[in-house]
Amino acid sequence: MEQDRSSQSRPPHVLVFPLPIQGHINSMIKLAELLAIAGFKLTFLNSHHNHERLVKFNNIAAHFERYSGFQFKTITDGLPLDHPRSGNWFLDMFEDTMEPKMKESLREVLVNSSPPVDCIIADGFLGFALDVAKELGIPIIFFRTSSPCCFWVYYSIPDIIQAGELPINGSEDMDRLITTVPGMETYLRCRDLPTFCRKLDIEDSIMKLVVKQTRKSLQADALILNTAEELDGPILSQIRTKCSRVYAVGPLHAQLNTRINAKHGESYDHFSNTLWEVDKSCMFWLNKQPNRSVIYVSFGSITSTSREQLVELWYGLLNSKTKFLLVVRPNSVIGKDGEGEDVVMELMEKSKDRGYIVNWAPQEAVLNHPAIGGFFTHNGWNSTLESVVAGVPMICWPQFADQHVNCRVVSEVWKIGLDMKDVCDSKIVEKMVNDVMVDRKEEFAKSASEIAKRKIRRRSRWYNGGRFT
Ligand SMILES: O=c1ccn([C@@H]2O[C@H](COP(=O)(O)OP(=O)(O)O[C@H]3O[C@H](CO)[C@@H](O)[C@H](O)[C@H]3O)[C@@H](O)[C@H]2O)c(=O)[nH]1
Ligand SMILES: C[C@H]1CC[C@@H]2C(C(=O)O)=CO[C@@H](O)[C@@H]21
Repeated sequence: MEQDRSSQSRPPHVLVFPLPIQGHINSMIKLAELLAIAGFKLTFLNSHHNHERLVKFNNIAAHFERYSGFQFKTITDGLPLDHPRSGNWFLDMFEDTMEPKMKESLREVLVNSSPPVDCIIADGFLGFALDVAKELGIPIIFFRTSSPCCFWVYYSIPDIIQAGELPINGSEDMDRLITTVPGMETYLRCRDLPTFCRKLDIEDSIMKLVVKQTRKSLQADALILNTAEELDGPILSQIRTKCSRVYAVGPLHAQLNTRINAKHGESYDHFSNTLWEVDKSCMFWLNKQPNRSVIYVSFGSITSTSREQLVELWYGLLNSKTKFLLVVRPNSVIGKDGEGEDVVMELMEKSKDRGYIVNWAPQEAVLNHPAIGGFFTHNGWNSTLESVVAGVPMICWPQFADQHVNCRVVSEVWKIGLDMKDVCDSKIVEKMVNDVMVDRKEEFAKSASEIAKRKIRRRSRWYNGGRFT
């Protein structure tokens, strides 16, 4: 059933639909705001659960009322509202019960939309949006929020298997090069593949899901990625051998900041779009620290650590003698009966004069604070880009999904960080912190600032006064 989208005098209406988790909402809401600034009418389709949290922790009404055509709509994520939604819960979304509910709700929103939606920008992980768009005759663009390098690895997995380079034999050398991902032959090792590739079972359900969604991403009218040609040009060229309509539109947070600063000046209070309560007190603590003297430690919105891992990290940080700002999300330390929370209280007490611990930080502001000299990160793509743009070198401790590949690119291709993959040992943490913050400080600061300078295009080439170009 096609709606009337014939020649119109109204601004085009775009519906932006993210996978309902923080790392995906972050960049998609920024994309939505950029489109609103450019004059599009915007509907941001959030899950009921995340929208409640977005409203609770951010003044979204005040922020978005400046765009007359911006509206939020909410739909189910397929789970009951009181579901805890912790850890990898979002993978349940692709089980038989949740996906049909989301698909039906999306169809309902689109059918009832007035004015009609002219274009859908859906999360590339929500492949079912393509089926709905085709059924209703609406153009669709997929947006993959993770890195282009990982997108390319996911895409290549069937070829890696075909060439016999997967599965990885349990006892083999993890430093063996993978030679069947074009453009990455010289640096991609077994240990840099997404963790599900370590399983002996090449029929693994997560691997199959990721490959399926990735291949489907290229069937949309276009694919957009959160990067810049200057950062990921060689990999973008590889992806374009499979689909010519691939656009690099990022780093979106930098694009948005540039436009907002041009419009409102530097003093504008940026919208954080966070699903946790931000503890801004760490900014006052940072104000008291010397330039480039603090390492910021945070592992994004999904990763959990065991009590033992957190203690190893903490000893490494403490022994390095570098001051640290550590984020420990509520309920992110795995331990029996509140053990996790107890250990955080204990570490906080013991490291009062050396470190500062918060539940959730204003990360972009932190990374741009002059006191920050390094970022100990899990290499989620948003964190990686935020660090690149801020010119902050990284210590990379990836956990899953795109993070292992991102870590390899940061350390081996861009050379702006150290790779701590597969290890969590206080001595190694101490050595790496000392390398980045003291012994090789100037070398890393120089390479990070060079890449920061070349990555942001001042003017975006992909939209122009509300019209796609
Ligand atoms: O205290 C904190 C910690 C994080 N953040 C923000 O939260 C986002 C976290 O995103 P990301 O670094 O991408 O990590 P995840 O939350 O783990 O993101 C998921 O989604 C990403 C985008 O698809 C993937 O790259 C990751 O692997 C996946 O885990 C970033 O924008 C941070 O600025 C804060 O504002 N405060
Ligand atoms: C649904 C999760 C598995 C893969 C997705 C992803 C990616 O690399 O595309 C990154 O982390 C998660 O956000 C997504």
